[in-house]
Amino acid sequence: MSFKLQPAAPARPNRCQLFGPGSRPALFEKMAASAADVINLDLEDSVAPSDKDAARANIIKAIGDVDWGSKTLSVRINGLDTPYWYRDVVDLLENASERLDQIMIPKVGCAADIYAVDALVTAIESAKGREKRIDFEVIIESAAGISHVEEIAASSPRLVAMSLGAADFAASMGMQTTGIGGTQENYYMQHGEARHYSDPWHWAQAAIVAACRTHGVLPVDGPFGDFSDDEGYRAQARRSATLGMVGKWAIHPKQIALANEVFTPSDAQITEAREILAAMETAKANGEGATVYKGRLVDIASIKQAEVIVRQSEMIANSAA
Ligand SMILES: CC(=O)SCCNC(=O)CCNC(=O)[C@H](O)C(C)(C)COP(=O)(O)OP(=O)(O)OC[C@H]1O[C@@H](n2cnc3c(N)ncnc32)[C@H](O)[C@@H]1OP(=O)(O)O
Ligand SMILES: O=CC(=O)O
Ligand SMILES: [Mg+2]
Repeated sequence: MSFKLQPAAPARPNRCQLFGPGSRPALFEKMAASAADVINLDLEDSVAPSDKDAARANIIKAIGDVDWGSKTLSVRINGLDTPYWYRDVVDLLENASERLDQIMIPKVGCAADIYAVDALVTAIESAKGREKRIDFEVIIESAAGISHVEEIAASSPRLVAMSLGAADFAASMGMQTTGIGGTQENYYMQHGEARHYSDPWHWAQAAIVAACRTHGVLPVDGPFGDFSDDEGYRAQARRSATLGMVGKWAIHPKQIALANEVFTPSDAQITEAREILAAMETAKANGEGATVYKGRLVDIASIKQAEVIVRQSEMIANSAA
């Protein structure tokens, strides 16, 4: 470990972020009653330009009226390249109840984007005497965003989570696909007669995880557009979890259970992690730094790996209690 210690990311469940358009208020109670950990009410790309004002009003009313339980409640504002974003921030911060936890800033391209929103939010919080500090989450979904991902992760103490937005990311990168996440038909290696599919999102996810883990931010996988493809969603989510992401978006209620399943450590994973910790306790008592568990090496680094899983499972269990 560097002399500069790695900060812990917020200890809160973030397995599934459920999205719903602000222009469909009939969905809000259903979203609140769902098993998602985070609710994202959307003012951005699921809302037509003609509906922006109505969507804002719907969301502000629902933040106060709906019982959101213990969920993290977030609103996705419009991008800083639009004429809508400042009004989103002003209206939300001036009028929404203190139940609002977070705003999501899409299409972030550099740390200065966060600085601009932070300045506006800070001024309104102070002017209105808001007691709860609003947190930020961002979407990395452009060439600029991924190029500046580390400075973005370090940009503000308000920043708690960062998602990969596969749809806009693909568009910004000029990727030849209309798919939102998942396997891409033309992204493969040919070996003899066999095709081996590869993961075009992997490098961006890995960059996001590294930036987030350096700065104590939660890395999250974004949307998977084909909500009829459960196995495709599972496979994408499993890859994300293996890389270090803590959760994934749901753009349809069908996807909530899938995300919760993948991002909750399984009983088998927890048992194995605890057995490794026990094996290392025995090793330590014998004056050894390394030992054998089920025919494989475990050493002091294995303790930290096992603790990731145990901590995650305990945090989820405690938040459900
Ligand atoms: C690339 C990006 O930016 S992704 C993020 C932005 N996108 C979004 O927010 C889109 C969110 N999702 C949606 O708007 C919708 O789910 C759609 C348009 C994909 C599908 O909507 P529908 O055609 O109504 O879906 P469907 O008929 O399958 O819904 C089944 C049930 O789930 C409900 N439902 C649908 N979407 C949601 C949701 N997001 N949250 C909660 N409940 C929902 C429906 O009301 C319906 O309930 P019912 O059984 O009580 O009647
Ligand atoms: O906003 C999300 C995306 O995939 O684009
Ligand atoms: Mg997007």
